Amino acid sequence: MHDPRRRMRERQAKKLSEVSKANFMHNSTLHQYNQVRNQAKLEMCRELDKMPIGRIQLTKVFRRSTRLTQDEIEEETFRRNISSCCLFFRIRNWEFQYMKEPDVMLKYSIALAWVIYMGLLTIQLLSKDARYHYWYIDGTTIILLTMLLIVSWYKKLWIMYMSDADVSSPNGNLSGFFFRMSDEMQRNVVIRVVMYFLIIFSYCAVAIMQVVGCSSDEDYADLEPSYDERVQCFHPWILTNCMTLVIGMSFLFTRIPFIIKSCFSALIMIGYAVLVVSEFNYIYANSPSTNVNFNAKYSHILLMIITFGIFHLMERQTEFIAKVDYNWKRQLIKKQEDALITNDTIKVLLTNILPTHVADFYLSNQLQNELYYEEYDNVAVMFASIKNFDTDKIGLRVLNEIICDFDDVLNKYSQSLRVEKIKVANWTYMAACGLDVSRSEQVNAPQMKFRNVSLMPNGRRSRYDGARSSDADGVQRVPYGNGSNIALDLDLERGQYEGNVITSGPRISTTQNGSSSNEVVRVMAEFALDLMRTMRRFNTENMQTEYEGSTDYGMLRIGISHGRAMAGVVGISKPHYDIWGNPVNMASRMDSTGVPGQIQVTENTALKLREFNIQCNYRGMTFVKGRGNIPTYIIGTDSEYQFLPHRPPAATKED
Ligand SMILES: Nc1ncnc2c1ncn2[C@@H]1O[C@H](COP(=O)(O)OP(=O)(O)OP(=O)(O)O)[C@@H](O)[C@H]1O
Repeated sequence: MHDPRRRMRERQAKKLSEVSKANFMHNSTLHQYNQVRNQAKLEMCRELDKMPIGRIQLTKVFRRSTRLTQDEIEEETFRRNISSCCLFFRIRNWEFQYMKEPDVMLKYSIALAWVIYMGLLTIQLLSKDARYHYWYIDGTTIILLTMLLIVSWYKKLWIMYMSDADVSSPNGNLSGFFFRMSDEMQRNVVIRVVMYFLIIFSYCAVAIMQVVGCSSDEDYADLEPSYDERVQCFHPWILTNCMTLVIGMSFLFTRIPFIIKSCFSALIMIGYAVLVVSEFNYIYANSPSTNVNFNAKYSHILLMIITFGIFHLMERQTEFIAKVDYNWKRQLIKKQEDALITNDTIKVLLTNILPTHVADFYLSNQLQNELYYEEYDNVAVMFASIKNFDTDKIGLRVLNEIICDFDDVLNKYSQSLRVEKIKVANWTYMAACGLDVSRSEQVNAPQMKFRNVSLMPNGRRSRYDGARSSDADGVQRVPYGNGSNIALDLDLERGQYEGNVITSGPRISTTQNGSSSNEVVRVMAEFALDLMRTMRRFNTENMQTEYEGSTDYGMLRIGISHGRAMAGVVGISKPHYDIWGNPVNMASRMDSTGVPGQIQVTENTALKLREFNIQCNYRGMTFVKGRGNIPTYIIGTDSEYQFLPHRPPAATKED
């Protein structure tokens, strides 16, 4: 219970968790996220304030400040973008783009137009002088409006009741035609404007039909009939009410240019006023009015003017809000594009620093206040040192060229079993194979997202209980040791090597099946041979064959080992993905004690390579610091740096 080792682990885990709180990614992404969120909130408030029907700010009324606030400056800037009379965007292209925006409210406008038309008709039919002889005009208008109503609603109704997940538009000819028409109606401003004129003209026609055939003042000049006799033909207030409805209707359609609506309704109003004062002056002047001192004909005109004024003002507001909205949308799209570019740049940068799966993990924002690390049952690690090259003598340019060539080779190993470059330290190139989280998913547990990635709050990991654990979230993890303490993990690993021989065989992988798990060793060896060929080519091309009498000049000395390892990103700044564990130490030792132009491997690794029919020749007992004398092997290659086949067991090792 009071195990000092355990207490030490807990202390170290706590320390590590505190460090992980300051994790570089976590801090910066959260900070960025909060900034974006606050900015969005601020902009929302600003836009609301700018709106003509925005929240009322009493403080603004009483404030006597001569200096403009930031909001006011922005509002001014926006107003400067829009003409004050016609509410057009000053930038013509913006106006065209705005007009091209689909009118999603069109079907509602047409439905309302249909209802209002029915209202108009009812008013006419209920009047005592109903005129049925123009029924064909009414009938045509009803048919036209009903057709428009059906077409405009067709798309919405089809999507709501007929479509299924796979089909996005109807297959039938007629149905497809209606669907396309419905869509086109919403999108095409020309169709919308034509339709608008058609509807308003039919309205005007239906309203004006009431006076067609009625005698004007001129006709009655000699007869001088009474008001009641004249009213037999049409009732002035019914016509005025119909005309106010027509004016209301002409402002109803949202995505028709504001100026068209205003001018058209003004024309209707003027035309009607002319009719009132010139054609049927007597009837209008003598029509009933609530104000006896006010000429009744002006009451008719006034009602028209008031109706026009109210609708015009309302429409200005609506248009202004729609334009603010559109302007905001444009800005948002631009910001989104900028954000996408920034994101892509970050992604490119990050994938250059970290392995793709780790970069994806960071970018997916799954990491919150956690230390990122992975544990693998079987990773092959390679250290490749360029012999006798020295930056002082050769220069950094040569090193850069060689490393670029190596990186090119790396691209060939980016398929199913990736080889991951870990780092370049001095003249040593370090790489690993098997650091592939998705691969483990495929092999064992497709339902697990990052099965080998251990993430627990504050960087702590589950303790090893000798069996797979399944968390409450359903994500199984393969715990091993106390992950918060890397040093302790390494201690556990060291137990695998006791003196010269392997005392405990390689742990049976709990995550990958045997042969596919060992593939990492073969791929790593193939990669190592590829590097050797590349290095030889480089030396030949650059005639770097000898330097100060050394024969191994520019040769690669490679060490490979494999086994359980941990990988992760630690530290607050300058993130670096690194791996730790026994195979890393051993691969480094195999390199440092190796032979130029050869690949030295541990016994364990040699056994695995032989399973793939790759020759591994016993080199002898090699002294490895911290391990003592251990048996090491050299991979058998021909002069072209190709693998030699495995020889019969008797010939491979002399006991
Ligand atoms: N992540 C790593 N990146 C680079 N080299 C590593 C890494 N992990 C271990 N090594 C190298 O592996 C070798 C063996 O490591 P180990 O911890 O066994 O030895 P050490 O006693 O600290 O070594 P040394 O005395 O050489 O510093 C060391 O030379 C070390 O630099």
